[in-house]
Amino acid sequence: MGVGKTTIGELVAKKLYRTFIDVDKEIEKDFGMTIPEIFDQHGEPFFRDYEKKKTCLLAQEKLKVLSIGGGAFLNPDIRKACLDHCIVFYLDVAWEEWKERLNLLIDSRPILQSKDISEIEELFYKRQSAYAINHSKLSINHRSAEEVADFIVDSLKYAWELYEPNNV
Ligand SMILES: Nc1ncnc2c1ncn2[C@@H]1O[C@H](COP(=O)(O)OP(=O)(O)O)[C@@H](O)[C@H]1O
Ligand SMILES: O=C(O)C1=C[C@@H](OP(=O)(O)O)[C@@H](O)[C@H](O)C1
Ligand SMILES: [Mg+2]
Repeated sequence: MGVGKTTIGELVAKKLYRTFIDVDKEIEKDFGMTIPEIFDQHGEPFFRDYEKKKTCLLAQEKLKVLSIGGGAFLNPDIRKACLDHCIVFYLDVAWEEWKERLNLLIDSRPILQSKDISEIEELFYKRQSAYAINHSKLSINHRSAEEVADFIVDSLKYAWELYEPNNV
Protein backbone atom coordinates (compact mmCIF):
# COMPACT_ATOMS: atom_id res chain seq x y z
CA MET A 1 0.00 0.00 0.00
CA GLY A 2 1.33 3.40 -1.00
CA VAL A 3 4.52 1.95 -2.44
CA GLY A 4 3.76 3.48 -5.85
CA LYS A 5 1.95 0.72 -7.78
CA THR A 6 -0.61 3.07 -9.31
CA THR A 7 1.92 5.80 -10.20
CA ILE A 8 4.55 3.37 -11.54
CA GLY A 9 2.02 1.10 -13.29
CA GLU A 10 0.66 4.05 -15.24
CA LEU A 11 4.19 5.05 -16.32
CA VAL A 12 5.06 1.48 -17.35
CA ALA A 13 1.88 1.24 -19.44
CA LYS A 14 2.69 4.53 -21.22
CA LYS A 15 6.25 3.43 -21.96
CA LEU A 16 5.04 0.09 -23.35
CA TYR A 17 2.03 1.57 -25.20
CA ARG A 18 -0.25 -0.69 -23.18
CA THR A 19 -3.55 0.04 -21.52
CA PHE A 20 -3.29 0.66 -17.79
CA ILE A 21 -5.85 -0.73 -15.36
CA ASP A 22 -5.93 0.23 -11.71
CA VAL A 23 -8.19 -2.26 -9.94
CA ASP A 24 -9.11 0.19 -7.16
CA LYS A 25 -10.16 2.81 -9.74
CA GLU A 26 -12.30 0.19 -11.54
CA ILE A 27 -13.97 -0.71 -8.24
CA GLU A 28 -14.59 2.98 -7.54
CA LYS A 29 -16.19 3.34 -11.00
CA ASP A 30 -18.41 0.29 -10.42
CA PHE A 31 -19.80 1.75 -7.19
CA GLY A 32 -19.59 5.45 -8.01
CA MET A 33 -17.83 5.80 -4.65
CA THR A 34 -14.27 6.22 -3.39
CA ILE A 35 -12.54 3.30 -1.64
CA PRO A 36 -12.95 4.98 1.79
CA GLU A 37 -16.68 5.42 1.06
CA ILE A 38 -17.02 1.73 0.12
CA PHE A 39 -15.25 0.70 3.35
CA ASP A 40 -17.44 3.09 5.29
CA GLN A 41 -20.78 2.07 3.78
CA HIS A 42 -20.24 -1.64 3.12
CA GLY A 43 -17.34 -2.66 5.39
CA GLU A 44 -14.00 -4.34 4.66
CA PRO A 45 -15.28 -7.96 4.14
CA PHE A 46 -17.61 -6.70 1.38
CA PHE A 47 -14.75 -4.75 -0.24
CA ARG A 48 -12.42 -7.78 -0.06
CA ASP A 49 -15.01 -10.04 -1.68
CA TYR A 50 -15.63 -7.60 -4.53
CA GLU A 51 -11.88 -6.94 -4.87
CA LYS A 52 -11.31 -10.70 -5.24
CA LYS A 53 -13.88 -11.07 -8.03
CA LYS A 54 -12.74 -7.95 -9.86
CA THR A 55 -9.00 -8.63 -9.59
CA CYS A 56 -9.29 -12.28 -10.65
CA LEU A 57 -11.27 -11.18 -13.71
CA LEU A 58 -8.97 -8.30 -14.67
CA ALA A 59 -5.85 -10.44 -14.17
CA GLN A 60 -6.96 -12.48 -17.18
CA GLU A 61 -6.89 -9.48 -19.54
CA LYS A 62 -4.09 -9.76 -22.08
CA LEU A 63 -1.45 -7.12 -22.91
CA LYS A 64 -2.39 -4.78 -20.10
CA VAL A 65 -0.55 -3.27 -17.17
CA LEU A 66 -2.50 -3.88 -13.98
CA SER A 67 -2.06 -2.26 -10.59
CA ILE A 68 -3.77 -4.11 -7.75
CA GLY A 69 -4.59 -3.01 -4.22
CA GLY A 70 -1.99 -3.52 -1.51
CA GLY A 71 -4.21 -5.94 0.41
CA ALA A 72 -5.29 -7.92 -2.64
CA PHE A 73 -2.27 -10.18 -2.90
CA LEU A 74 -2.93 -11.57 0.59
CA ASN A 75 -5.85 -13.45 -0.91
CA PRO A 76 -4.75 -16.88 -2.27
CA ASP A 77 -7.26 -16.80 -5.17
CA ILE A 78 -5.96 -13.38 -6.28
CA ARG A 79 -2.35 -14.56 -5.93
CA LYS A 80 -3.09 -17.60 -8.08
CA ALA A 81 -4.90 -15.59 -10.78
CA CYS A 82 -2.08 -13.05 -10.96
CA LEU A 83 0.72 -15.61 -10.93
CA ASP A 84 -1.03 -17.77 -13.55
CA HIS A 85 -1.91 -14.98 -16.00
CA CYS A 86 0.47 -12.08 -15.36
CA ILE A 87 4.08 -11.18 -14.74
CA VAL A 88 3.97 -10.12 -11.09
CA PHE A 89 6.35 -7.39 -9.94
CA TYR A 90 6.74 -6.85 -6.22
CA LEU A 91 7.73 -3.28 -5.41
CA ASP A 92 9.62 -3.56 -2.14
CA VAL A 93 10.20 -0.59 0.15
CA ALA A 94 11.93 -0.34 3.54
CA TRP A 95 9.75 0.52 6.53
CA GLU A 96 11.99 3.54 7.30
CA GLU A 97 11.33 5.04 3.86
CA TRP A 98 7.67 4.04 3.63
CA LYS A 99 6.67 5.45 7.03
CA GLU A 100 7.73 8.91 5.80
CA ARG A 101 4.87 8.69 3.26
CA LEU A 102 2.18 7.89 5.81
CA ASN A 103 0.80 11.44 5.99
CA LEU A 104 0.19 11.32 2.21
CA LEU A 105 -1.72 8.05 2.53
CA ILE A 106 -3.76 8.20 5.69
CA ASP A 107 -6.88 9.94 4.30
CA SER A 108 -7.29 7.69 1.27
CA ARG A 109 -6.33 4.32 2.84
CA PRO A 110 -9.04 3.26 5.31
CA ILE A 111 -6.98 0.29 6.46
CA LEU A 112 -4.49 2.69 8.09
CA GLN A 113 -7.11 4.69 9.92
CA SER A 114 -7.71 3.99 13.61
CA LYS A 115 -4.30 2.28 13.88
CA ASP A 116 -1.33 3.62 15.83
CA ILE A 117 2.17 3.56 14.36
CA SER A 118 3.16 0.25 15.98
CA GLU A 119 0.01 -1.45 14.59
CA ILE A 120 0.80 -0.02 11.14
CA GLU A 121 4.36 -1.33 11.41
CA GLU A 122 3.06 -4.76 12.41
CA LEU A 123 0.73 -4.79 9.37
CA PHE A 124 3.63 -3.71 7.13
CA TYR A 125 5.80 -6.67 8.21
CA LYS A 126 2.92 -9.19 8.40
CA ARG A 127 2.20 -8.73 4.69
CA GLN A 128 5.73 -9.44 3.51
CA SER A 129 5.42 -13.24 3.41
CA ALA A 130 2.56 -13.01 0.89
CA TYR A 131 4.43 -10.43 -1.19
CA ALA A 132 7.47 -12.73 -1.27
CA ILE A 133 5.58 -14.88 -3.81
CA ASN A 134 6.16 -13.03 -7.10
CA HIS A 135 7.91 -13.25 -10.46
CA SER A 136 10.23 -10.31 -9.94
CA LYS A 137 11.13 -8.28 -6.86
CA LEU A 138 12.62 -4.81 -7.04
CA SER A 139 13.58 -2.34 -4.39
CA ILE A 140 12.15 1.14 -4.81
CA ASN A 141 14.18 2.67 -1.95
CA HIS A 142 15.55 6.10 -2.90
CA ARG A 143 14.25 5.67 -6.47
CA SER A 144 11.80 7.91 -8.26
CA ALA A 145 8.67 6.45 -9.85
CA GLU A 146 10.21 7.20 -13.27
CA GLU A 147 13.39 5.26 -12.43
CA VAL A 148 11.42 2.24 -11.22
CA ALA A 149 9.19 2.32 -14.31
CA ASP A 150 12.27 2.45 -16.59
CA PHE A 151 13.77 -0.48 -14.72
CA ILE A 152 10.61 -2.57 -15.16
CA VAL A 153 10.37 -1.71 -18.87
CA ASP A 154 14.05 -2.53 -19.44
CA SER A 155 13.80 -5.85 -17.62
CA LEU A 156 10.72 -6.83 -19.66
CA LYS A 157 12.37 -5.84 -22.94
CA TYR A 158 15.50 -7.78 -22.00
CA ALA A 159 13.42 -10.86 -21.15
CA TRP A 160 11.51 -10.59 -24.45
CA GLU A 161 14.80 -10.35 -26.39
CA LEU A 162 16.12 -13.45 -24.61
CA TYR A 163 12.88 -15.24 -25.36
CA GLU A 164 12.89 -14.24 -29.05
CA PRO A 165 16.56 -13.42 -29.77
CA ASN A 166 16.03 -12.80 -33.52
CA ASN A 167 13.12 -10.46 -33.04
CA VAL A 168 15.01 -7.26 -32.09
N1 LIG B 1 9.12 6.27 -6.07
C1 LIG B 1 8.43 7.14 -5.35
N2 LIG B 1 9.05 7.99 -4.52
C2 LIG B 1 8.36 8.86 -3.76
N3 LIG B 1 7.00 8.95 -3.73
C3 LIG B 1 6.33 8.13 -4.53
C4 LIG B 1 6.97 7.18 -5.39
N4 LIG B 1 6.03 6.48 -6.06
C5 LIG B 1 4.84 6.98 -5.64
N5 LIG B 1 5.01 7.97 -4.74
C6 LIG B 1 3.96 8.71 -4.02
O1 LIG B 1 3.44 7.83 -3.02
C7 LIG B 1 2.03 7.96 -2.92
C8 LIG B 1 1.34 6.61 -3.17
O2 LIG B 1 1.52 6.27 -4.55
P1 LIG B 1 0.53 5.29 -5.30
O3 LIG B 1 1.01 5.20 -6.70
O4 LIG B 1 -0.88 5.68 -5.08
O5 LIG B 1 0.83 3.91 -4.53
P2 LIG B 1 -0.01 2.56 -4.42
O6 LIG B 1 -0.83 2.44 -5.67
O7 LIG B 1 1.02 1.49 -4.28
O8 LIG B 1 -0.84 2.73 -3.21
C9 LIG B 1 1.62 9.05 -3.92
O9 LIG B 1 1.53 10.26 -3.21
C10 LIG B 1 2.77 9.07 -4.91
O10 LIG B 1 2.94 10.34 -5.51
O1 LIG C 1 -3.45 -2.40 1.39
C1 LIG C 1 -4.70 -2.40 1.45
O2 LIG C 1 -5.34 -3.17 2.18
C2 LIG C 1 -5.41 -1.45 0.57
C3 LIG C 1 -4.69 -0.76 -0.37
C4 LIG C 1 -5.29 0.21 -1.28
O3 LIG C 1 -4.64 0.22 -2.55
P1 LIG C 1 -3.14 0.74 -2.77
O4 LIG C 1 -2.21 -0.40 -2.46
O5 LIG C 1 -3.09 1.12 -4.21
O6 LIG C 1 -2.94 1.86 -1.84
C5 LIG C 1 -6.79 -0.07 -1.47
O7 LIG C 1 -6.97 -1.25 -2.22
C6 LIG C 1 -7.47 -0.20 -0.15
O8 LIG C 1 -7.39 1.04 0.52
C7 LIG C 1 -6.89 -1.31 0.71
MG1 LIG D 1 -2.89 2.10 -5.96
